Amino acid sequence: MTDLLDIRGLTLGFRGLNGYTEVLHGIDLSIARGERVALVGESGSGKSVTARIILGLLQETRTARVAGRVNFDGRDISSMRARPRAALRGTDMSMIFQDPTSSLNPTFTIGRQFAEVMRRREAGLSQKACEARATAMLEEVSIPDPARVLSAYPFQLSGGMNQRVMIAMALVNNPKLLLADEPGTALDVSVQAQTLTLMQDLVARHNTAVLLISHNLGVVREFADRVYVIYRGRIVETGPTAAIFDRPGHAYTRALMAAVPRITGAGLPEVPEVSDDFLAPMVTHPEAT
Ligand SMILES: Nc1ncnc2c1ncn2[C@@H]1O[C@H](COP(=O)(O)OP(=O)(O)OP(=O)(O)O)[C@@H](O)[C@H]1O
Repeated sequence: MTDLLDIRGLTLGFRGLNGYTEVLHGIDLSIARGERVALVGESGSGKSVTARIILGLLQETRTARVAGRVNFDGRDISSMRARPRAALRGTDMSMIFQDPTSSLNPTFTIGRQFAEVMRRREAGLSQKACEARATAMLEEVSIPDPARVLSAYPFQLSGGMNQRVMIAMALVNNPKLLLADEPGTALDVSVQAQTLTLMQDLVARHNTAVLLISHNLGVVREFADRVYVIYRGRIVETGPTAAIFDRPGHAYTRALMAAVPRITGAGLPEVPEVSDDFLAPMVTHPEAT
């Protein structure tokens, strides 16, 4: 079966006052159906822009140059027109952000926001059907009183609760692919851990493929089947999670691992000292059989 997502030669550059700056230099990345893949690298390496291109939020403009091919669910979405491309967002692919407040609308109740998301998939869905499905989904993310939450505004809920709501909303249309950009890191460490456990349960139950974007190697090891390590807009190493962690082959991966603070040390920078070795050719580990 073909991969759910298949990216070939993805290049991104920005034209600015100081000329053209390329930030992605030909990325290849694929995700099978139901597979959990992590894209890991330090700040500024190109993780978020890759996710934005997959979602169709970053496209060719006067200042941005995007080249390469993005295939999703058997279709070349890089050449798709804006409207059908936008229709994929929130339906077949959805996103969980670092901070729930950036994706929930403060002026609408949670119930109304659920209905809007569900009607992207099925325009004529009745109020009653929306409520029933939203309630079931909130129960799945262990929200004890779904009726109260549906009638609440985001500011009336705790950060952790909003995070659960955001996950429920991202999965309510049963997307084939979930993009998760450092989920929960804007909140405290315990919420972050809960978020990952919750996400792990849900995607396993619904067979949702995930691209997890993170600079936290502990999280990646816990969550992903396969890993891509990105450094300055290039994939430097890829392979099954166990192989990457047991036998890191690229100097940058090794440095990234060495930079992880021992024991807990959360919050410390995980940025390795720069070395010329980081420009060494990509290392590919064979797939586990
Ligand atoms: N609109 C833009 N114009 C110019 N440069 C941009 C733009 N958006 C992103 N970049 C550059 O692209 C590079 C990759 O950025 P990106 O946000 O993808 O990094 P990241 O790996 O997600 O980092 P972080 O972990 O901090 O989110 C950075 O050097 C950034 O400055």
